[in-house]
Amino acid sequence: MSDRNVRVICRIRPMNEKELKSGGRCCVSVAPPQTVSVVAANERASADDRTFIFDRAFSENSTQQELFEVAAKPVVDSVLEGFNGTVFAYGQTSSGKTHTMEGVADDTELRGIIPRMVQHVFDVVGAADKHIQYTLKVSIFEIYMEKVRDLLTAATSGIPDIRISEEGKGKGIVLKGLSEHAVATGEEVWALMVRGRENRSVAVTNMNAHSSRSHMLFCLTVHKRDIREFKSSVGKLYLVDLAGSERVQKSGAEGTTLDEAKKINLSLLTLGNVINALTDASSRHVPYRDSKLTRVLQDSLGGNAKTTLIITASPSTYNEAETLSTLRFGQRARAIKNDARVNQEYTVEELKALLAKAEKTIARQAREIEELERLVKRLGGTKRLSQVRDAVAMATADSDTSEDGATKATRHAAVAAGGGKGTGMRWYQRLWLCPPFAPLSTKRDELRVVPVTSDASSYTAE
Ligand SMILES: Nc1ncnc2c1ncn2[C@@H]1O[C@H](COP(=O)(O)OP(=O)(O)OP(=O)(O)O)[C@@H](O)[C@H]1O
Repeated sequence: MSDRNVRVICRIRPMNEKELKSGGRCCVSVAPPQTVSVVAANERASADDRTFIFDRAFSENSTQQELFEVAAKPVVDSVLEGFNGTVFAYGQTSSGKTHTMEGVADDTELRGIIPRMVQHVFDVVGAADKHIQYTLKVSIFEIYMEKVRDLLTAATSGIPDIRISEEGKGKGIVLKGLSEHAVATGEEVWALMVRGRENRSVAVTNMNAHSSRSHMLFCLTVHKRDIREFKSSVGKLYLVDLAGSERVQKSGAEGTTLDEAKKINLSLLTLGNVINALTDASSRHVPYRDSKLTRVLQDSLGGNAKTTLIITASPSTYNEAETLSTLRFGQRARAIKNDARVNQEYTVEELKALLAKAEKTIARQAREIEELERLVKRLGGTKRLSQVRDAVAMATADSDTSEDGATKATRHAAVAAGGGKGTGMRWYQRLWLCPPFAPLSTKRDELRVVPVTSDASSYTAE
């Protein structure tokens, strides 16, 4: 699977009490590392459309740490290097999305992806070289009843709906008015998580005593500055716990909960339509704008981001239809292609410093070129020396400043004069040792080549 594709990871949870009580039996089998099959209820059903291949498949015995290592850590590492990244969990209500994303905060074994990610980020930041500086900011918001609500502002009621806009072509989606909170420790992030969760919309349904009625999005922005190289990048990580898809009748939803369920199902339906459009070559329009959820996730689906989708499902016959629908959704999403790139950015100071550095390099190279041209003039005329002139031109044209100009000119000259790739020569020194330089005898004209090493980087100007 290409690095450009959305990675899809499937996690099947253990049977719960309700499923056991209802007489449901296990109908899902996981064949690690990649295959999940749903055993057909009757023999006439084809096994083909019930077998699914994902980037990884985890059974009910999987641990939170395994999930983090495979599903989230590679994405988090990319964000620390300046990429955008998204990890999101999708599945029917009570299938284990919140368990996977958040888990049990104060239990080291049961902690989910978000607390592990926080720990990992601060481990990396703490171990970084002195010339690398990180600034981390956190935002937490939910999409509830097609409204984007900041979960970290003091009062969540009465605050204006956050506006979603696009900052020009290719610049990504921006949430206008969303609060950002600078964080320096894992504890600070955790305190924000607790605050965000307290403000999230949840309700009791037949299927789950703490069912999430909104899509919750945790956003970590990482500014990385390399003060030695004058390089900066900004990576954005979205961790998304989607509200569960559910059949209204089965969940017993009514009143507000019914309205919520309709809106949840609408946005998940749009998510499915977006995925279908992105994976259907004949489709010309991707309906990102049909829901707030798909609009916010626009960069993560078919855009500039590295994305992992975790699909969670029940193993019970009681939820067989929902499980099949989730697995099909995941299968389809696996074909989405993204185009992730590092988001480089420069401050005015960094641009000024880069300019000063470039001007210095240009001045030094101009001096070196003058010197080499003087040398060529003094040697002038022979066939070999015209090759030396070409070499000077090559060195001048080469804009790579990573190698010292004189070394590079010398190396090109050495190659032109017959040293060839993989041969070092102390030609500079030998020329100066042969005064006067012109006229050189035929023998002397053939600059002598002294093999040093096959490593081109060890050519020296002496
Ligand atoms: N892999 C798992 N191992 C053990 N327990 C799990 C697992 N997945 C889910 N559970 C348990 O199942 C219950 C429901 O899970 P969870 O709340 O994560 O579902 P959900 O998909 O987030 O539901 P909703 O969409 O309604 O919010 C929880 O009590 C959770 O601890």
